[in-house]
Amino acid sequence: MPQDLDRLIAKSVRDVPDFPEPGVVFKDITPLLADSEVFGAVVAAVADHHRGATVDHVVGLEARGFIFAAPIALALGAAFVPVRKSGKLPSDTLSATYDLEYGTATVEMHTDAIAPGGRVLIVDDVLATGGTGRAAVDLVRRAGGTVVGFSVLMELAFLQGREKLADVELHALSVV
Ligand SMILES: O=P(O)(O)OC[C@H]1O[C@H](OP(=O)(O)OP(=O)(O)O)[C@H](O)[C@@H]1O
Ligand SMILES: Nc1ncnc2[nH]cnc12
Repeated sequence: MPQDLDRLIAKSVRDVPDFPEPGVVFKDITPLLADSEVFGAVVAAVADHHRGATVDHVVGLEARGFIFAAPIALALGAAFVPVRKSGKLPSDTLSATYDLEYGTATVEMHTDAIAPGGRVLIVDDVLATGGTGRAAVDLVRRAGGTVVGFSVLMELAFLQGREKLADVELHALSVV
């Protein structure tokens, strides 16, 4: 079944060359989101992978990570926590600045978002250079949480993001 899902994901994610800048091949997930069977299978596969572990919080990374993280949180009976681009969260925040495949960004999380010792699964759509993921892991740890896993729909292996996350259990449904 995982191999079938890998094939379905490959078929339903569209490559868009030179977006958002020349030289980047952008992985467009919108066709996958439009197919409720594949979208549902992705959510179920990530939730099933982590069902044995106690997950208290599922952290989603703005914006595309939210789309997957929220239903996965519901499926696991866990609290959904948003990590947002800077200036969007209204209360006290922790922040981290990082590089990604096409630029730099700052992300934030509410300081009180994670219960003390809370067990956290981080979810995003694409792992590219690993900058976003590294920032999210560091935010969760600074907030007092334990990262029990990091799940992505798709890992772009040639960008070696996995190397930045060597201290985390990384789970990719599809590797290209
Ligand atoms: O591994 P990295 O090199 O850090 O890249 C991966 C990140 O890049 C994309 O987000 P983006 O910042 O483009 O934001 P979006 O989800 O709002 O489109 C993607 O959704 C990941 O979060
Ligand atoms: N090539 C890519 N496609 C989609 N999202 C990305 N985030 C970083 N690099 C990306």
